[in-house]
Amino acid sequence: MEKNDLIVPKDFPELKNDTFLRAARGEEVEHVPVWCMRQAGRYLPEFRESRAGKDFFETCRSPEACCELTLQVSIDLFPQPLRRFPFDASIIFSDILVVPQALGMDVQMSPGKGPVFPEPLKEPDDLQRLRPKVDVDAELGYVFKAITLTRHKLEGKVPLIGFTGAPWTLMSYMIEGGGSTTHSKAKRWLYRHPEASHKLLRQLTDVIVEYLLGQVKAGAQALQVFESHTGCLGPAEFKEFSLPYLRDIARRVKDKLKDSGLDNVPMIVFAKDGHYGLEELSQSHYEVVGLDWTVDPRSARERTGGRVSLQGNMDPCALYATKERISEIVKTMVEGFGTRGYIANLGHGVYPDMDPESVGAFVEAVHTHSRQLLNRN
Ligand SMILES: Cc1c2[nH]c(c1CCC(=O)O)Cc1[nH]c(c(CCC(=O)O)c1C)Cc1[nH]c(c(CCC(=O)O)c1C)Cc1[nH]c(c(CCC(=O)O)c1C)C2
Repeated sequence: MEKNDLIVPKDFPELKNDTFLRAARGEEVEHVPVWCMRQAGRYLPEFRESRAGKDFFETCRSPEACCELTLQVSIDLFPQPLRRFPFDASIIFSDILVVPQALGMDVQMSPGKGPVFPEPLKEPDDLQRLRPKVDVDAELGYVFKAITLTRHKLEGKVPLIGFTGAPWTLMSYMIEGGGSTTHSKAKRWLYRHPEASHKLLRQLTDVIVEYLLGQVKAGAQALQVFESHTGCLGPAEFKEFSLPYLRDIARRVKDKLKDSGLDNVPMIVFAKDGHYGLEELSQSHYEVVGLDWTVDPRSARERTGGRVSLQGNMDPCALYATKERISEIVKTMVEGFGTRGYIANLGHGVYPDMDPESVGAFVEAVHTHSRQLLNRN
């Protein structure tokens, strides 16, 4: 790709449904917008079919494949039943682990197992294996291309969200070598090698800032930062090893957008199981704080004091309930958060064994109950 492709104006189609963006900014809406993490995922038969037999990261590196996987759930470009749900936002198909790859690490997706790093970082000396300077356009230009293509193909029907993993979450994968329940190898670094840990976190932050900027230049209309591994940190470690980098990312992305004459885009921080850090997260330059299901909606509102919009947070397992029960749970959730400054979502991703019909029931219940509440006011 020509370098200039990344910065030319793109003449994107006009956005028709901006409910998600308005809710992110705390503005008035006609209904509460809804999208789901992992909404383009393995719970959909058409997704499994498109992905069948293909290498995961090869798919990520194909802008056309990413675009198709994103659109499958997002708009009625395909004949029924491929158009699934009236989501109010779309998230680009990719993965958080493309960033460690850009730093020079080998990452494979092992079917049924998840991501595997054949040579994880073991000791601080291993940091020398990472590229000291990453040319983000060269290493991750395929994601930018996918975003530009998808934004065009969405035809302005809903906004497109770009995303990244946060530094601590990526660091933990790079040291653990894959998924982990204790994250003890990565936490060992925090306690035994704090300086090397900060060095790595800073290095990741620098790449992430450029990566997010590139996504906005390519057409992303909002950004979500996934700090999926907050739950294994305590408040003190969170304040030292996660929060400063999350703040730095939002501040630098916003400053650089301004310097480049580009419009600000809403940024969402999702620190899973980070309920202990809610007050701080709501003062971290993000417009939206994403919540997992362990937080009570009313208490989240109180603790964030109207400073941010909130996103979340139905337990994904509630999708195993009947449609009627899903509707009741959604009603209670929407009443708890209120309709202003609220984006409905699950507290984590849709699981592969979930029934697409239940996801449809969730989306419908959000729209129906929020419209009723708004009409009553
Ligand atoms: C659909 C999918 C993805 N990644 C993986 C899959 C399943 C594998 C497949 O389809 O072959 C493997 C895949 N990628 C990852 C995992 C988790 C591994 C583990 O820790 O056990 C798996 C199975 C790592 C990953 N990847 C991601 C996160 C953050 C969110 C979260 O907390 O789950 C994390 C932690 C982000 C991610 N990953 C993905 C998206 C696409 C957009 C959407 O949400 O629809 C996004 C946003 C796409």
